[in-house]
This record gives sequence, C-alpha cells and structure tokens, in this order.
Amino acid sequence: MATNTSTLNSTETVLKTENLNVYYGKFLALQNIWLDIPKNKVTAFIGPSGCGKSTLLRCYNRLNDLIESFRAEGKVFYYGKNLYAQDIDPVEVRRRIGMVFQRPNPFSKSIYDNIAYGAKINGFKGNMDELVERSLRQAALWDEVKDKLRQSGLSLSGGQQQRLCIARAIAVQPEIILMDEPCSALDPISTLRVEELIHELKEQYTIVIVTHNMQQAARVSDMTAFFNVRPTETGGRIGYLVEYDATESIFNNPKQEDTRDYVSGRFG
Ligand SMILES: Nc1ncnc2c1ncn2[C@@H]1O[C@H](COP(=O)(O)OP(=O)(O)OP(=O)(O)O)[C@@H](O)[C@H]1O
Repeated sequence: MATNTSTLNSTETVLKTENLNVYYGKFLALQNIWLDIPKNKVTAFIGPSGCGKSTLLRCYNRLNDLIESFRAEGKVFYYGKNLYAQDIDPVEVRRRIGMVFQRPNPFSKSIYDNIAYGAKINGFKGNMDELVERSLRQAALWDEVKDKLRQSGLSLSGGQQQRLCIARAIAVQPEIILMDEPCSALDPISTLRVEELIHELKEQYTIVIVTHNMQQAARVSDMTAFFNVRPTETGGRIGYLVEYDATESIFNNPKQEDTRDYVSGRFG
C-alpha cells in the first residue's frame, strides 16, 4: 500500500492526523492516515467516490461523533492538542473549526439572523450590526443583500445562499473552514464566485476542501491529497491516502502512478 506521509516544514501545521483509522461499525472506511494541514493554505481532498474524503473532513471538527457507528483509532491534533482527548469539548471544536456543506443550508431566518444567531449562541457581546456587515463583506455578499437584510435567507439564489453559509461560518470567528463539495450544487458563475472567495479567505483562514472537480482543486488549492479505495478479500472497501503534495506537483508531476491516472482522468 502506497501511503504517503508528508510533513510540511515551511509553514505551521494546524491539523495533523497520525495513524488514523476510521470505522463505521465493523467497516473500516479509512486506514492509516498521516496528514498535516498547513495554516493559511487551501488543502484539497480528491479521489473516487467512497474513498473517505468526507469522513476525514468530519474527523477534523468531530462531526462524526453524531454518527452512532463511528469509531476512530489514532490521533487528530489541532495545534498539538488531541481533538479526541477526554477533556475536549466538541462544541468548542466546531466553533473553531467551521464547516460549509455541499447543499447550501441557511436557517429559515432572515439574512441578518442567519449571521447573528450563531454569534449570539456563542456569547458574542460586541456590535452585532458590525459583525453581520463584516461577515457578509468577507463572504463577498454584502453588496447584494445590504438592502434586504430582513428578508429570509432562503429567498436568495443557491450561490448567494452558499456565500451566506460561508458568512455564517465566518461570523463565529473560526480558525479553520472545512468545505465539503461547496460548489457541487452551484452553477458555473456562482462556483467561480465561491472559488474567488476561497482564494481571499485563505489570508485569514485555513481551508480544507473536498471536491470532485479536478479543475477546481487545481484552481483553488495550494496542497492536494489524493485518496483511493482498495477492495478487501471480504468485500470491504478501505480508503487510504495515496499521495499528498503541493497541488502543482500532484497535477503536473505526481510520484504515484495511481495519482497520475486519476488526475489525467484515466480512472475514477
Ligand atoms: N454514516 C455512515 N455510516 C456507515 N458508513 C458510512 C457512513 N458515512 C460514510 N460511510 C462509508 O464510508 C466510506 C467513505 O465514505 P465518504 O462519504 O467519507 O467518502 P467520500 O470519498 O467523501 O465519497 P463521495 O465522494 O462519494 O462523497 C464509504 O464506503 C461510505 O459508504
């Protein structure tokens, strides 16, 4: 098995997995994952369906805890602190490590309250109007919604809704934003807006994005991790990390043949 360990020396590591195995019940979904996520960069996860990209993403903010059959072995570190240690509060983890999902999922509330709600729950005591404006500006949505902040978030277009969800994630001031195929439900123009936004956001945030769109990974990310699945004798399908490197190397000069085949569209 060609599992690749990569340690990035040039930039600070924010998230680190060490020998991570993930099970759903008896089913081993991900095996032996060693991966360092660098600060203020965009890291893309690519690979065929079922190789465990979303599973790994959800390990970073303990969202898998909500799945009863989920079990993790190994370690996930956030600045050297094990996220699965007994004394870690998953709610606090999810505040620091926010998430944007495949389908835009604004609350059935006003645009303003979509932003304000999470901040209030997190005990925000500052100027809410300022926070709402700042978050919407950072998500490149302010100009389009500033005159209709009291309208429902659900009245926006799909692309606007996704930027609203990004604004909502930003409003609680996370350090990391996880994005699980954030553009897969969007049209090409909205996709481009979100990609531009990702580019701007990495100044302030660390971003990890799962994408099926190879061009998107090549356009938006600095680092790319390629995952694959291998069948087991008993009919299982185990996800593993094939290769992790600078995006440029993964796409132009991959070390593994499987990576070369995948990025050139020969399989997957
Ligand atoms: N809640 C769950 N319960 C049981 N098995 C699950 C669960 N979620 C995912 N799996 C299984 O774990 C494996 C990895 O799934 P995951 O969704 O992480 O892959 P993925 O690479 O993100 O796939 P896709 O690209 O299709 O979204 C798959 O075999 C999937 O069926």
